[in-house]
Amino acid sequence: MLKVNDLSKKFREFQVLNNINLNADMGQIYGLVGSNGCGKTTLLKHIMNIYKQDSGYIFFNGEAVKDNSEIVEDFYYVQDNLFFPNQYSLNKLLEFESLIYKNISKEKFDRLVDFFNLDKDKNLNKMSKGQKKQAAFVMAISTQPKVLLLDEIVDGLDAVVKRKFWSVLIQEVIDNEMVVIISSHDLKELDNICDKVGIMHEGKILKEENLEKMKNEIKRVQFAVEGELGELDSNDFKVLKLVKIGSIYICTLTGSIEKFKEYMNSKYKVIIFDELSMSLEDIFITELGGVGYGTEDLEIK
Ligand SMILES: Nc1ncnc2c1ncn2[C@@H]1O[C@H](COP(=O)(O)OP(=O)(O)OP(=O)(O)O)[C@@H](O)[C@H]1O
Repeated sequence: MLKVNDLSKKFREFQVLNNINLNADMGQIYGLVGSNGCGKTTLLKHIMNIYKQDSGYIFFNGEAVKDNSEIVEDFYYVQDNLFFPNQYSLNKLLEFESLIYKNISKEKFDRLVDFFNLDKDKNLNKMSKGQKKQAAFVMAISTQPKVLLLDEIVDGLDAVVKRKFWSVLIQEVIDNEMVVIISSHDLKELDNICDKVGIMHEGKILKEENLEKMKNEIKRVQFAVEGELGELDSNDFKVLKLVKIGSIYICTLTGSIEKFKEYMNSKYKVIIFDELSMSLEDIFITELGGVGYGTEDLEIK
């Protein structure tokens, strides 16, 4: 298990990470999502021991990374801004990484190079952005890490390649029980692939939860009633957001939908009442709206 405990970091006077707690299990794909500049990349770099925290701990299977930096030899980090040494091809990179990663699989490397249709002799710096991402991903998977950190990995990839990425990743997680943390703004992609999600804002994790559980906690209904709608107030539910589009209200709430429906029926003549499904994107906007981020522009008055 990968555990981040009360991790804090300042860059000069700027508090970039503020008491971060993160828990990702083996065999789990964890989506790290958040507003621009909230500290996702900085957090990943702390997990890799590239940055030193001011306070707090990172544990892998109970052992503190700070006390034994060899632990990160089993971690692999694919950066958002990929940089390869001059004149390096995938083959040359494999040679280099073989010196560092003792579990590297040449057989897996060859299989994935074929699967992604990559030229392993081509200069990596002359590859397209999407090809570089694929090359970096192939390398990462071939090293068979215990912790795999992917920063904006599907950014710039076409839909077919994205599907290929996910199928390889899921198979690897099943076969090798590793921890995967994916930082991304592509919430639609993460919605399909993640078991657990951490939502970050301004250096803090606002919420961390199993994605299915998160979806069960925040609900959305659309309804229409005869006459004017008054205050929606009850101990059985809490309205997080209420938006009116024409005569239809869209209500985001926590608590019991059944009780909400009962409440509405007791107070109003309800014409329409439907439960809507919540996507990760809906949850993200609701959570960040709760801390006042960008709500002004998103409200439909
Ligand atoms: N080495 C550094 N020195 C000073 N400030 C930094 C440094 N690295 C990052 N920052 C600042 O820390 C904050 C978090 O940056 P980070 O790259 O971790 O955010 P992010 O969540 O990955 O952002 P995005 O989603 O936009 O890529 C930003 O305000 C950034 O300017």
